[in-house]
Amino acid sequence: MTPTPVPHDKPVLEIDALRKVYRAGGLFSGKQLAAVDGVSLTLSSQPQVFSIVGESGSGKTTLARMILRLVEPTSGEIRLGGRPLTGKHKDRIDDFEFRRLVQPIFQNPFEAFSAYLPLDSYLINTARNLKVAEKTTDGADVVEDALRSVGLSFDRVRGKYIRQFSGGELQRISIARALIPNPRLIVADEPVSMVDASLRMNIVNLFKTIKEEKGVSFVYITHDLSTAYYLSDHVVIMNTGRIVDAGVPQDILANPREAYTRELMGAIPRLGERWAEIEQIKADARERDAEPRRARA
Ligand SMILES: Nc1ncnc2c1ncn2[C@@H]1O[C@H](COP(=O)(O)OP(=O)(O)OP(=O)(O)O)[C@@H](O)[C@H]1O
Repeated sequence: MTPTPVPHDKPVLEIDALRKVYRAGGLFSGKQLAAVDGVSLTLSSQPQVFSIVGESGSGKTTLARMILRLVEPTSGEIRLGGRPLTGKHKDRIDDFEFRRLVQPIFQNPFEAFSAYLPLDSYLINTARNLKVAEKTTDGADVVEDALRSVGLSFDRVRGKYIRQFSGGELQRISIARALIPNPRLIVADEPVSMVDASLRMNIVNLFKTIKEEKGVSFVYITHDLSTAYYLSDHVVIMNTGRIVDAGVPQDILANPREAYTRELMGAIPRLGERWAEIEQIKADARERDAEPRRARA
C-alpha cells in the first residue's frame, strides 16, 4: 500500500481558533449562533484517543463535521500533518488524499452503507475507489485484513445485506470500512450510542486495540464522560461552542475546573457499574486468548 503522505513527526491534527456561525431563528431574524466558537486543539503525532465531550447542542457534531470537511468553517484553520484542510492554500490536502487520511464513523451504522449492495461488494468498491487494492488483487485481501481487525471474517459478510446484521455488528463493519485506507485519523461521532448496551464496551475496546496495533488516532465525540474516561488519552469538555475544560481524563475527573464538567460527572457513578462490566469483558478476552495457547501446549 502507498504510504500516507503526511509526515509522521507533525501533529496529526491542529485546530486554530475555529468558528462556525449559523443564522438562528427565521430567515429575516438577523440573529446568529456560534455553534463552535474559537476552538483550538492539537493531537500530537503520537497515536491517541482524543475525546470531545459535551451535552446536546454544545457544538461537538459541528466541530466533527468541520474536521470531516462536511461543514465549511466560518473562520479559523484546520491542519492535518501540518498541511491545511480548509481555505484556499496551495498545499491544501485534496479530497482523494483526505479520504485516505481521515475516515468517519457515524452514530447510525445502518446509514453508512447502501441497502442495495452486498456488504462485501461495498467494501471492495471502497478499497478500489481509494486505490488501496494491490495491483494483483481485487481488494479482497485489504478488506479481509480490515474485517479481521474488527474480529470478523470475509465469509461473514459475503453476499449479505445490511438488514442481515445487528447494529453492533454493522458498527464493527463500518469500523472495518474506515480502516481500509489505513488512515491516520478516525473521527467517530457518538459511535456507540445506537449500539446495544451489552456490546458498547466491545466497540470501545476495539478503538483501543486499533490505536495500539495500527497507530491510528481517534477523535471520539460523545456526551458520555464515562466511556471517554475509560478510553481516552486526552479529553476536552465543550459547552456552548467553547472548550471549557481539557486534560488527561484522570486530572479532569479529580480536579474539574468548571461547574459544567462537574454536572457531566453526574453520569460517572454509572462508571462504577461499568467497571464490573469492563473487567468482565477483559477477563473473558484474556480467557479466550489463553484457550488456543492451552490447546497447543
Ligand atoms: N445547520 C445548522 N443550522 C443552524 N443551527 C445549527 C445547524 N447545525 C447545528 N446548529 C446549532 O448549533 C448548535 C450546536 O449543534 P451540534 O449539533 O454541533 O451540537 P452537539 O453537541 O453535537 O449536539 P447533539 O449531540 O445533539 O448533536 C445547536 O444549537 C444547533 O441547534
